[in-house]
Formats: sequence, C-alpha cells, structure tokens
Amino acid sequence: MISISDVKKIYQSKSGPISAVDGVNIDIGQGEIFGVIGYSGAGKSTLIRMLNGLEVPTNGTVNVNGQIVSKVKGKDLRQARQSIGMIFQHFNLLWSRTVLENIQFPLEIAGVSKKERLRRANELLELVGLDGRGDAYPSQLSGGQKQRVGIARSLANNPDVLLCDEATSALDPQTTDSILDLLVDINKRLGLTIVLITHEMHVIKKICHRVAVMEQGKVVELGDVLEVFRNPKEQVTKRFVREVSQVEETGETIDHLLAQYPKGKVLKFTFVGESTEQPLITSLIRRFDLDVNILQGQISQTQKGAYGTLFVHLDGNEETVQAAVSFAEEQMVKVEVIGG
Ligand SMILES: Nc1ncnc2c1ncn2[C@@H]1O[C@H](COP(=O)(O)OP(=O)(O)OP(=O)(O)O)[C@@H](O)[C@H]1O
Repeated sequence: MISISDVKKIYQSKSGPISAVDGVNIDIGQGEIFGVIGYSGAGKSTLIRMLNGLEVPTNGTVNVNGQIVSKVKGKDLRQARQSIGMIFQHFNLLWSRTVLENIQFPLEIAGVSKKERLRRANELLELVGLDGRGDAYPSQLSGGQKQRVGIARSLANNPDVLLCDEATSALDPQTTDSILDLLVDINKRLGLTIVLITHEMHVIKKICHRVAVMEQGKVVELGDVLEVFRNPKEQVTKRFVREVSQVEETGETIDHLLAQYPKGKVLKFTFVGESTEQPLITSLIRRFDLDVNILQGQISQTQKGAYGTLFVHLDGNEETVQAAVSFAEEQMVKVEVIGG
C-alpha cells in the first residue's frame, strides 16, 4: 500500500545543509496501523509530509497506493491527495465555519454537490460521535471534539490512507485514549491504513501494529510492536519502552529489592502475547521446591496481544533456582536475572 524507498530529505539552511530524513525504507501494508516514534528533530514530520507531497524528497521515491507521490505535480498531486487524509496536532480547523461546514470543506474543493456534501457530512458526524454538534463552531468544542471534527473532515473524500501528525499530543490522557479508540474503530470498520507520528510510546502501544523508531533522520529499529516491546535493541527504543512500563525499573528500585532479598534471585519476566495467558507462577511453585515472592508487575494490552513484566524473587537452592529459570525460558518468557 505504501512504499518508502531510499528516501532522503536535505534542507538548505544558513548554517549549511540539514539532513532531516536520511535513507529511509519502509513498506506499509493495506489496513495496517503503522507508527513512527522519535524525539523532537528526529525527522518524523518531514517523513510523514512526504507521504502526501507536502514535502518532496531530495532522493528516493514515495509510492502510496500505486501513485508515486514524490513525482506527481499539479492536478495529479491534488487528486492523489484526495485519497490521503491527514489530521494534525492543532486540528487546523476553519474557525469561522461550523462543524458541518468544516467537514464539507474538502468535498467543496472536490466539486461535490451541496446536497451530497451535507448528506456525507452528517454521516461522518455520526461516525465520529458528534451527532447534534453540527452547527457548533470549533471554539465551542473541547480539544477531543475538535479532533473528532478533524478526523471526520479527513475522511470526507473516502481516503485509503490516514496520516496522523501528533494527533493526540495536545490532548489530556483520557481524551487521547478516546481519540485512539476512534482511530482503531475507523481502521477496523473502513479498512483504512493509518500512519501516525508521535513522541509518545503510549500511542504506539495502544493502537499500532508495527513501529519504526527514528533518530537523526534514520530508522534505527522497525518491527511488530510486541516484538519491539519484548526486545528493544537500540538505546532510544529502550528509553521509549521504559516510558510505558509503569513498573519502576530504576537502579534505585532494583537496589532496594536486592537489599530486601539478599538470598535467592530477583528475576524479571517479560511476557509477550500468548505467554501472558500461561499460569507460569503456579507451575513454578508446583514443579520446584522454591519460595516465590511476586514483587511488582504490570500487564498492558497492545493491538497484537498483551505485554507484561513481572519481578519475582525466587528463594531455594541454586540448582533448583537455575532449573526454574530454564523452565520459564522454555515457556517463551524472557527471563533476566536482576540480582542475587
Ligand atoms: N523547512 C525546514 N527548513 C530547514 N530545516 C528543517 C525544516 N523542517 C525541518 N527541519 C529540520 O529537520 C530536522 C527534522 O525535523 P522534523 O520536524 O522532521 O523532526 P520531528 O521528528 O518531526 O521533530 P518535531 O516533533 O520537533 O517536529 C530538524 O533538525 C529540523 O530543524
């Protein structure tokens, strides 16, 4: 559906050339929710803007649904853009127009009749859960409602792809979750491919199927969200994963655990997907002559299954503890010895 091949973007600035995107290759499938995460300046905005021709790559090609977006111009580009919707951090609504008028705006540009525009806008209003608010002005809406209008407007022309540029960054956590739920609902109902950029791992965890991590213009890590959570390779990815592991994993906490449990071993189990459903702790206690203390734990849901970490203290003779570690590993659970 989307193919980004060898894409580079170099900006010329007074202090010299800036390599904003540096040799990126990404393929995104139909119906996928694909997230790009990175800190400020990593090149995310530049990359997503190349998907709808708002930026032109210095090198490489961007193919969206069979159209080489990076090459087309004028009328062809305008047409290609109709099949690519976009929503923004600050909503980009027209403040002097009502909600219904905002949603109709792209249809006006596409030359759709007044009657059909109104019919479609009302349909979209219902889809995003804003029935009855059609005559309100954006200033009368909450942040979450404004983004719902942005989503309805982006869907007006029945796009194949929706681009989300930090779409929840201006919203509080609860509103963020309701907008993310709406995006998943739209993805499932309409089969829409969604590409989003964010600096929040929570967003990736909650709705994405796959993720690319960007740093200094490059994709440094790319994979299924669950796999990246289970086994983050790069430092930057580890930092992002840590952000959403509510279990405190700071050195201080671990030191505290070790001081509290000087005998035996303190282990960290990382469960992914099906392994979260196995009664591992019960099996350990039944099979091995060990004392097992659960110290801390958390399980969270992603679009591809559950992900969780559990800190446990195993106390028993060394051979038994080692056998228990091997047994846990056989259950597809990642085991790290934190201390002991
Ligand atoms: N129009 C421009 N002219 C010159 N440099 C630019 C331009 N747009 C972006 N840059 C630079 O390119 C690099 C990547 O910026 P980009 O906005 O794509 O990153 P980002 O990951 O989206 O970060 P942020 O979330 O802060 O926007 C930065 O160093 C930025 O200063």
